[in-house]
Amino acid sequence: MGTDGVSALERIGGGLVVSCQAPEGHPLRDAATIARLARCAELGGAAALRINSAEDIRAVRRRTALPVIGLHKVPYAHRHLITPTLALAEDLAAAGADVIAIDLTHESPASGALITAVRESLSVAVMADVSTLEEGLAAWEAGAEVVGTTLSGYTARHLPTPGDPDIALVGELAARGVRVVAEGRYRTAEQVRQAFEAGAWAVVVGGAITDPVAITARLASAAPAGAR
Ligand SMILES: CC(=O)N[C@H](C=O)[C@@H](O)[C@H](O)[C@H](O)COP(=O)(O)O
Repeated sequence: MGTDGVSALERIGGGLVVSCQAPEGHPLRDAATIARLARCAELGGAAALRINSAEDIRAVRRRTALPVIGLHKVPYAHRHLITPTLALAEDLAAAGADVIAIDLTHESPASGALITAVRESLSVAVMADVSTLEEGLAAWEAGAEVVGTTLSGYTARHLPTPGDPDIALVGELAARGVRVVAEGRYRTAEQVRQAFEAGAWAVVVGGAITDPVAITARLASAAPAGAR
């Protein structure tokens, strides 16, 4: 297990969390490479890391001292479900996750019972990944320590995924007293600032920092010849 879940939360609040992930087939898909990305994030001032899979968490733990929000992605239709079972959460906790992210959208089999089981049997904090205000409020009432806007724009009901982050949802959750993590499609310092102004407790940035393929494609699309 990681360091104590509550003190990990204290270290995350008000900070930038860097999501270091690379899917199968990506040139950076390798646990040692993910750990290097995590170390870069630590040197750059990240407050915490968001890491997919027990294997990557172990590699990251060997290289950094930052709190880890762990998750395990399971393929589902057009996207992934995030840590939908207690068994997956147990593996993440054993690998050293301080906080475990769980998919609490209407598409997930997980419910408030999984939040309770993870908090009580694994002694780690829960980050509920949601896509709407209703889902966020339900997860907060069920005991999640933090609620992330992670899945806004990714459920079947809300496709196609917009280009910009859902800062409005951050504001709506914060206005209801929810400890909200802004996550999903943050690309600029201005957007990070706006999320904190809207009431975010922390902001997660992934691909804009850790995916050179996506970064290249975005900049190449501004060249006259476009991406080759
Ligand atoms: C939808 C989904 O499965 N999101 C995943 C959640 O862990 C990751 O693939 C994202 O990279 C992460 O949320 C950070 O978002 P962005 O890379 O846009 O900054």
